[in-house]
Amino acid sequence: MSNLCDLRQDAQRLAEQNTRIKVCGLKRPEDIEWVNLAKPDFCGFIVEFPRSSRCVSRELLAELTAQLDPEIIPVGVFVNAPVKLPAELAESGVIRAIQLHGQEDEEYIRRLRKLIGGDIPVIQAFSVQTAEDLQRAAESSADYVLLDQGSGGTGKTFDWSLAEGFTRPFLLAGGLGTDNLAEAIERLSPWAVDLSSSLEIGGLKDRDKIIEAVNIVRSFEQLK
Ligand SMILES: O=C(O)c1ccccc1NCC(=O)[C@H](O)[C@H](O)COP(=O)(O)O
Repeated sequence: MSNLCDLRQDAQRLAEQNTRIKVCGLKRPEDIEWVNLAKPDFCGFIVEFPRSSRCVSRELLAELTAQLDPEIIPVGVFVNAPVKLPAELAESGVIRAIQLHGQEDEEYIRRLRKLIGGDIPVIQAFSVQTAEDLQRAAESSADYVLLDQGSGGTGKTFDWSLAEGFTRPFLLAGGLGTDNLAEAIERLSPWAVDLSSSLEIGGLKDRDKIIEAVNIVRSFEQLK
């Protein structure tokens, strides 16, 4: 018969298994209002990368994250930015995790870690086209790796069979939406799922789509 200690361990194990959800590419005050309602685990902001339609300046980022529910972790997404940009934003508490979504290498991560210390998780994104991409992801010194289809925010899936059996905790991104979230979680058991494009209408985040996606992930947890 289970004692209290066993039950606590079971509860903790289940909590640890729950898939997290990140909603990425927020840029407007109403986006923040809606994620505060939906309560994903993480929110992503594309910082100082003007080639993205979801780009926010560091000033806007600070304004938006100041309004974010403190239970939601703000993640700064950077593409080959000077290392001091993510470091300063983390140091000032504007972001609480750093996602590297360009061609940042191990030397970049080493320099970043020297500036931020050990408390800020670093997520490194990989565009998955071949088994070699998975091998590079497996070897990354980042805290987490993010497996994506392309250069970020493409709205397209990659060949998931490549990630079957991938052993380290990873965020799954690329073309995830309300239609394929459950299948993705069942098939690949990602540490977290990451969505952006499918939660937009006409290039802008949609309240109901955000809420629906978070609810799917949460209700999926209850079914397990
Ligand atoms: O969204 C962008 O425009 C973007 C540009 C450059 C680097 C990263 C970018 N987005 C990152 C994300 O939104 C997510 O990590 C992920 O790529 C979302 O993919 P999808 O759901 O397919 O839009």
